[in-house]
Amino acid sequence: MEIIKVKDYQQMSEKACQLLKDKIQEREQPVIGLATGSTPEGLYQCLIEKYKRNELSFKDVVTFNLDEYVGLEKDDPNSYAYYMNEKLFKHIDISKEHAHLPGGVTTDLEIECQDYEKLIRDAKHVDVQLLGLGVNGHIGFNEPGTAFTSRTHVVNLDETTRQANARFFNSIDEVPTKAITMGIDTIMESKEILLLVSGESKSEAVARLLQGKVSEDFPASILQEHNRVTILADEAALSKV
Ligand SMILES: O=P(O)(O)OC[C@H]1O[C@](O)(CO)[C@@H](O)[C@@H]1O
Repeated sequence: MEIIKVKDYQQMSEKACQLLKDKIQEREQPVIGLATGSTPEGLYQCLIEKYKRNELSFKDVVTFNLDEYVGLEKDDPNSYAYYMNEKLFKHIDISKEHAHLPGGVTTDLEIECQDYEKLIRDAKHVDVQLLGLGVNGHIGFNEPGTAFTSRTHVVNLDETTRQANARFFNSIDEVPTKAITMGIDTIMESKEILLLVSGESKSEAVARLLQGKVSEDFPASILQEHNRVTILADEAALSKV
């Protein structure tokens, strides 16, 4: 694993933006895995600015998001589809057909999971997968205890995850109890992984990711076994390493 230490959130976002821009421009049809949450917001803002300055085009980029809440329509302001549209897609030249998220509202979630896997396979897998880190070690919505062999599946969200994400909703009761997420094995198939971490609240999780044993009790620990992972973290996040 390569660890890049930066000063703060701003620097993390700018560095991630530069790295991702280079990866996009190296390839003819880049396949990029995207994440939601607070962590990548600064990165998305920077990518938009690069697009507006004509330094970067997303015309040939294909994206796959990690996850989506079950039960939220695409136009629900708390859905990840809405988040992606507001924070990135509507500001850049990506084609709608190229920007994929699992569908959280569908008659058959199992089929949705299988279809999502097929889409990723047909795209010849993700070139660079962006990841955030949950305080409990989740990646995507793969909570502690998720099998390392898991593919895209439906999960029951941990109470800690629902509480951490309640800040985006009017009340905790509105936070969905289920989500659909790429599995750990699906994530591990990405050719490269870029994990972003910022802030003191993630410091325990980063220390465990880097120094703990590889265990399904802490999903992110599996990244120790991927041969191309970059961890881009700020000083606060690395304060316990
Ligand atoms: O970036 P945040 O908001 O700290 O979230 C960390 C992780 O938790 C999630 O938001 C899921 O709860 C992921 O999408 C994200 O990578």
